[in-house]
Amino acid sequence: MLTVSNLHSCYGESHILRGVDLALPEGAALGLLGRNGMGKTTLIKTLLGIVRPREGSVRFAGREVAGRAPCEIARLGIGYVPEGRGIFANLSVRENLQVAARPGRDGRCDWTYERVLDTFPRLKERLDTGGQLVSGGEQQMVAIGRALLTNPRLMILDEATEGLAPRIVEHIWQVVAQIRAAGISTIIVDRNYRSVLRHTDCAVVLQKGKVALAGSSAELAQQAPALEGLLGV
Ligand SMILES: Nc1ncnc2c1ncn2[C@@H]1O[C@H](COP(=O)(O)OP(=O)(O)OP(=O)(O)O)[C@@H](O)[C@H]1O
Repeated sequence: MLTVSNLHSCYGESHILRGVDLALPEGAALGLLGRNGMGKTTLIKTLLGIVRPREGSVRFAGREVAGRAPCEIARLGIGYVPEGRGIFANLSVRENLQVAARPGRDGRCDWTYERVLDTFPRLKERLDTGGQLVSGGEQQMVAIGRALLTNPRLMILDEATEGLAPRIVEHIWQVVAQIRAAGISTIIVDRNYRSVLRHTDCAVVLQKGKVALAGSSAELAQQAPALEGLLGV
C-alpha cells in the first residue's frame, strides 16, 4: 500500500530526511517513533506532498506520488490528523466535519457523519459550537472525525493524544483500534511508545532523519533498553 525508498527532504539548506526506507502493507498499522526534531513530522509532510522531497520514491496505492501536489495525494485516499489538530476556528463543529465528507477513492462511504457522531457521542452536544470554543479533546475528536469522513485507505495521526486528559487519551486509542479493525492502514506518531507498540503491527524509530531501528511492534516491545536509548526516555 505504501513504500518509501531512499527519501530525502530538506528545508532550505537543512537536510532533514536522509534516506528513509519503509513499507506499510495494506491494512497494517505503523508506529513512527523518535525524539523531538528527528524528522517524524517532516516524513509525514513529505508523504502528503506538503514538503517536496529532494530525492527518493513514495509509492502509494500503486502510484508514484513523490513530488505530487498535496490535494492530488490526499484524493488518492489519505486522511491526515495533523499535530495541533488544524481545526477551522471560524466554522462550527458540524461545519468542520461536513466540509470534509466525501466518498472514498473506490466510492466507499463507510464513514458517514452519523457514524462519526456515534464514534464520538460527545460531539453531538457541541455541533453548533465554534471549532475554537470546544475543549482540546473535542477538537481532537473533530480532527479525527473529519479525516475519517474522507473515507481514507490510509490514516495518519500525528501526536493525536498530546496534551489530553488520560480519559480522553484512552478514548482516542479505542478509536484507533476501531480504525484498524475497519481495515484502514494507519501511521501513528505518539510520544507514548508503549501505547504505539500496543496499537500497531510494526514500527520504525527515526534518528537524525534515518531509520535507526525497525521491526514488528511485538519484537520492538522486547527491546525496551535500545528503544528507550533512542527515544531518550
Ligand atoms: N518549516 C521548517 N523550516 C525549517 N526547519 C524545520 C521546519 N520544520 C521543521 N524543521 C526542523 O526539521 C527538523 C525535524 O523536525 P520535525 O518536526 O520533522 O521533527 P519531529 O520528529 O516531528 O519532532 P517534533 O516531535 O518536535 O515535532 C527539526 O530540526 C526542525 O527544527
